Amino acid sequence: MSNVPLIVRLLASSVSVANRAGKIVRDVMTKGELGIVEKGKDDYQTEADRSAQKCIIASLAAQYPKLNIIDVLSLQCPLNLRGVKEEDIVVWVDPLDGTSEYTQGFLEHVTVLIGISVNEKPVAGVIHQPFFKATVEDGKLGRTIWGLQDAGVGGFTLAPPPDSLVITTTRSHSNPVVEQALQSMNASQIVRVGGAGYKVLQLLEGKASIYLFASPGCKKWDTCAPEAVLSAAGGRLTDIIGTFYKYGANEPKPNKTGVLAAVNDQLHGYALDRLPQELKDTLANK
Ligand SMILES: Nc1ncnc2c1ncn2[C@@H]1O[C@H](COP(=O)(O)O)[C@@H](O)[C@H]1OP(=O)(O)O
Ligand SMILES: [Mg+2]
Repeated sequence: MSNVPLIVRLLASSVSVANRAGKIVRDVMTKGELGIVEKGKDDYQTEADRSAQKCIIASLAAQYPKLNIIDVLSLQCPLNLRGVKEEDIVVWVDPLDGTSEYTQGFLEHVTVLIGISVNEKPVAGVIHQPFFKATVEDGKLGRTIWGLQDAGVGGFTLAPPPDSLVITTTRSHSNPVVEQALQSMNASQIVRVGGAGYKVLQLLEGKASIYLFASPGCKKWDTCAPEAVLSAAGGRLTDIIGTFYKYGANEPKPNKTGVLAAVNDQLHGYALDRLPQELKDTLANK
């Protein structure tokens, strides 16, 4: 065990604890007492957020459980990450991404996000969907997707992007600038779903090729795990100016300059070129 690099052990623990947090998220929904608290405008927190959060934090701070570790341990850890020490790692946790959708019953949009960053870059991540249904017959709920830099992704089947330009964006946090940015893309379809995790899943599963949100509102914990998984699959997540967010412990939490993600660098470049400069300036100067 001890010769397995820390990053891989931590990713394995995250897979396991994300599964447990997902069960908590489902159980709160079954009980029906969501305990909704409004933190700010359009910004809610439920009992599920709080309990899942406690579970993840307590567990990551404790011993690593053995069962799920075995699943991911065969991964080849990239050379540059083999010697990483605990104090070099920042873990960004979103116990429940897509809280608006959770309260409104769009349960498949809900994810549990654990992102692992080293030297300010997301290098590994877990996206767990507590309410994912594989098939109608199969009663099992939930699935866990993971990614590790230079090693790949797992827990789902990666699919090529759609033939025409499909953009995914917010369902519950739009505004005129967000819409103006979408208009500039000349997309054939716009898919409005909740959560940064679920939107990146749209990209990974071939349902959309670009994720665009030209607004502040997302935080580092919304994008760290999705960025890690997307980049392990060959994609790219930046702000709308094309700059990577930094995930060091002292970085500001808000992603002030929005989100632009794509399944590959070419599509990311396309979107970056099409976005009007004045719009980029608007966000950058806020
Ligand atoms: N205006 C906002 N206020 C609070 N959270 C926001 C806002 N915009 C985005 N977010 C967070 O970013 C995620 C992605 O945004 P969206 O679903 O609108 O595309 C949301 O799930 C939400 O995280 P959370 O649900 O964890 O509070
Ligand atoms: Mg979130």
